[in-house]
Amino acid sequence: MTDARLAASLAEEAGTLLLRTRDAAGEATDARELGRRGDVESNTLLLRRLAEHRPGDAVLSEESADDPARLRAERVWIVDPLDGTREYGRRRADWTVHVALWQAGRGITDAAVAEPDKERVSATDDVGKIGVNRPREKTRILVSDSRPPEFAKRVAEEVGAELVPMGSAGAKAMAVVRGEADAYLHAGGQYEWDSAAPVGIAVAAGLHTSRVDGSELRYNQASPYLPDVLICRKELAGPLLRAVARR
Ligand SMILES: Nc1ncnc2c1ncn2[C@@H]1O[C@H](COP(=O)(O)O)[C@@H](OP(=O)(O)O)[C@H]1O
Ligand SMILES: [Mg+2]
Repeated sequence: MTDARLAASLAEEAGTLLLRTRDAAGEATDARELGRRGDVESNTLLLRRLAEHRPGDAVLSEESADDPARLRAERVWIVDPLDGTREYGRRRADWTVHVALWQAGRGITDAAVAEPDKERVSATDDVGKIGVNRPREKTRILVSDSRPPEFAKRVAEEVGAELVPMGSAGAKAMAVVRGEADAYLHAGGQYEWDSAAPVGIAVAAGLHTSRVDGSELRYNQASPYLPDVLICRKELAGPLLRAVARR
């Protein structure tokens, strides 16, 4: 199995497990407890499968202790077992599973994002290129539902866009990949696992991806803190980065 197919199959399997976990929990389980359960169960599954299928590779996961051996590894799987934990706990549909492979000297080479409530899995090897300008009255910029960047409103005004809040970095990025929105803008805090798989797929789809200062997103760094990201249609990158720089 190729690395991209493995990523897709693991993201899908973890997503199915998360749907079952939510069903089994029932309505009596509160949002925080359900989110905690989902994080743990999905992480356990992904680690077990990666150990089975790619025993020689390192793993960086939101839900596991960080092993510094990954800094010397050639291949590192960067996984977020449940992105949008808060939304999953609240029984919303905007949560995802992220599985990405980083390779030394190459960056994110293969990735998948599952959106289980939408029965969708997107991967680097099956994503269509975004080439057409979809007619839309107003440019649509997706931002965090709970922690939108403080400058988002001014940036949107400056480029004549509307802000649309949504949970989960993966859900927002895949909405841009599908052309349902034009940009995903985040700042103020995030980690490598939140953006690695979404960015891998966005690149495969021909979208712009960068930090909000325009610099390159770098993965498998000593500190996995990677606080901001911009994913957007290529022609919007210049105007958006300039608008952010003025804030
Ligand atoms: N200011 C911040 N600091 C740390 N993590 C943040 C953050 N803002 C967003 N994130 C993380 O980015 C992911 C997407 O966030 P959002 O839904 O707000 O867009 C979430 O991941 P998890 O759900 O995996 O924790 C969330 O925790
Ligand atoms: Mg996350």
